[in-house]
Amino acid sequence: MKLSRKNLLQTQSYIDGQWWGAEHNRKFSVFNPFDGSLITKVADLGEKETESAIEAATRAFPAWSRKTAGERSDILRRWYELIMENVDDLALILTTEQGKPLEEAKGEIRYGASFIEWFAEEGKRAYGDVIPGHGTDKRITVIKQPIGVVAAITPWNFPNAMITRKVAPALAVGCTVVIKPAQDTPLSALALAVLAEEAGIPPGVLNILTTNQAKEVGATLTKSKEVRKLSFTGSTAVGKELMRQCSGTVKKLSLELGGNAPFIVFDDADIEGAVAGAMASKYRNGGQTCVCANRFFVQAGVYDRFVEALTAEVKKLKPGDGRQKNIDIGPLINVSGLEKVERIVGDAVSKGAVATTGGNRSEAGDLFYQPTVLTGVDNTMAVSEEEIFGPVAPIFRFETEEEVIAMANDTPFGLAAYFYGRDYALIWRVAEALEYGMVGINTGMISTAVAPFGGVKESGFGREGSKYGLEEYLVTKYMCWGGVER
Ligand SMILES: NC(=O)c1ccc[n+]([C@@H]2O[C@H](COP(=O)([O-])OP(=O)(O)OC[C@H]3O[C@@H](n4cnc5c(N)ncnc54)[C@H](O)[C@@H]3O)[C@@H](O)[C@H]2O)c1
Ligand SMILES: O=C[C@H](O)CS(=O)(=O)O
Repeated sequence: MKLSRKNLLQTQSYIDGQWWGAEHNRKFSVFNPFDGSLITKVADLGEKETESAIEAATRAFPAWSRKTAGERSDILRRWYELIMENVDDLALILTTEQGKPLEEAKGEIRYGASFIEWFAEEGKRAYGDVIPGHGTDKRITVIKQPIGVVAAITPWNFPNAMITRKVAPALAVGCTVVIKPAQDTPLSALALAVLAEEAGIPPGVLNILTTNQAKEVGATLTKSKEVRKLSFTGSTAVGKELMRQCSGTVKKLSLELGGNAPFIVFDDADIEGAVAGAMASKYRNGGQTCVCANRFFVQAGVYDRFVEALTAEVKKLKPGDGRQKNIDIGPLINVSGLEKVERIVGDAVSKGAVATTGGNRSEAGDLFYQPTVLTGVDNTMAVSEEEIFGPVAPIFRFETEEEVIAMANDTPFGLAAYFYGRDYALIWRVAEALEYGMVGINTGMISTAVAPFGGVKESGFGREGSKYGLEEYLVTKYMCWGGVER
């Protein structure tokens, strides 16, 4: 890997301001999903090292939380600047371990940095209240305080931004953090730690545990009394398990879980705009995003036109090595991801669906699936229920507004939804009727640090980004002042 700054590629965990190897020098391999080549081996930490990381975060909390919001802001701002100065190296590390095209990786680095920029400022606005007393001798004041030691567990699909989206608000309000990144993509997390240390984030404030023992390390984090908050981003199944584990110590939780986003196109929609939005939403990161369109619903009057136009654009997508120029789509992250996509498409085709393009593994590499468009799909197929997490667009036909709202909401998930239409009354009715945490109206790209990202139902709870994201790392305390009267 040709980096301008070679020290950004680390292979040991970062605990208490030190680079830690694992007991018995245990390591696990990190591979490039494009060609299966070994990138490097990384420290494989376990329960003992996790306890050391929690102890370090606990020790660091008093001094870090005693700093003013302005002092923490200055350090976070410097971290933001260092990340922006090293976008190219950070993106190359990310693409090499995750597979997405370099331009997408650069976009993720900038997006991830924007959370640090945003919360460096927002941390200064953790306001409280003064409430008129309930008696002539009483006064009430409300303050916000950092909750304490935070554990964060993050996924492989956005190995930079899913970390900064949690760490930025946590550190801004004075919390300290222990992070367990995904075993497929630990290198991006470690590179962030290099720059955090350079920015002046003190030892113990930010700790990164690399491990191939997710269950064991997770269990150590969830059972710890010192860890007061768990912020998890990942699958709904794992989120439910972690929620169960955290009940033992009644931790505060944020769960950013799976999705099954509807993408609705009404007869009066701008079809060209809808196709552009569909391409951006569906095929970003090869379809491996929690908010990508998972089910397309197109009204009968424009169904054939939309299918033809989308198919034409999908056929232009060029799969390959994300490190090369002019590559539009990378590999799936691993064999299980590929086999899941293959199973879901096979189920649909076996029940009568037809691929207008794609529908098979790609010759671009062992983990590649062809960008695919499916028609003739219905709600008996897995494509209507499962998060595909791959470059596959099933397109359902509908007749009425009532029918499509019912279909769109017929899922346990509730993360993101999208629709294209022009009638302002319809837009209000549909936006209010969709049971999702986020709704894209005439756009397929909604993610930003200034808005509260998160879901409802089994897509989780809690919000990341915006002023709402700060609350996840704060506790509210009120003080009742008596004896005010002479
Ligand atoms: N809502 C969001 O913001 C968001 C963002 C990205 C991904 N996701 C979801 O994440 C999923 C894909 O990511 P993934 O495959 O990494 O998810 P995953 O749930 O398999 O893993 C997520 C993280 O949890 C860890 N983990 C797995 N099992 C664990 C256990 N028993 N105890 C403790 N930790 C455990 C993994 O090592 C990883 O770090 C998709 O469902 C996607 O929708 C959601
Ligand atoms: O996978 C879901 C992430 O949240 C991606 S993004 O926030 O939409 O970029």
